[in-house]
Amino acid sequence: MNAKQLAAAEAVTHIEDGMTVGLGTGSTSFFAIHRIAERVKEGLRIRAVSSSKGSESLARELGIPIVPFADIDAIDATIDGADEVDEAFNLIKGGGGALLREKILAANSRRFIVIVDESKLVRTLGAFPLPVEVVPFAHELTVRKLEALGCKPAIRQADGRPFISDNGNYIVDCRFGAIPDPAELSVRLHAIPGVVEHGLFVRMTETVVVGGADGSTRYL
Ligand SMILES: O=C(CO)[C@H](O)[C@H](O)COP(=O)(O)O
Repeated sequence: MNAKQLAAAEAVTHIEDGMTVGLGTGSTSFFAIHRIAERVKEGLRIRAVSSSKGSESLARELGIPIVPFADIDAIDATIDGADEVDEAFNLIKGGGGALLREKILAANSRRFIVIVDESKLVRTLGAFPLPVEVVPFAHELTVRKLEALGCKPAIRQADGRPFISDNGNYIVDCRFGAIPDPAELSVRLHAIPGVVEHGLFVRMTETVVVGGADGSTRYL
């Protein structure tokens, strides 16, 4: 197993019968979804909600029961990857463009289990460009406001056109450099009309599972 698979497999040991489980998005979550599906085949009884159309269709293909959000009160545990994790467990997420749905799931989960390989661990967030989801309407003005916060913004592209999120929005990748105070930047980003959500997950998790290249698994 590679490092991402190891972290995913360890996180899935926390899933128990009767739970409502949140499914993350990305290559590490891919392994978690596969492992959950194996356990469902072995008899685990859960229901799941998904943070992206991609993860939802993968889960359905693999036989994980997906339920509408109207059918759940809360999520027992969400397992998801991250692009960066700092020493205070703050995260940058959104490399896969699913940050809004991922944050909704995380905020409504009793437990938010983050799964990463060693490469995602940083002292201070910000080497990874911060994804910010913005509405397409007047996005040029929104991007200028982002730039005024001190970053170099770039509208994410896919096949020569703006990447469109599952919510019909654009993703602006913002190069801030070091982000010493994620909570403060979070407030400033939310104050910009046109910004739907951003990829800073500030103090949203207490559980980070790290897979190592040497075959080890550890909790931060
Ligand atoms: O936030 C995400 C998707 O929006 C992912 O969790 C993040 O980009 C990490 O991805 P990967 O597991 O492929 O390294």
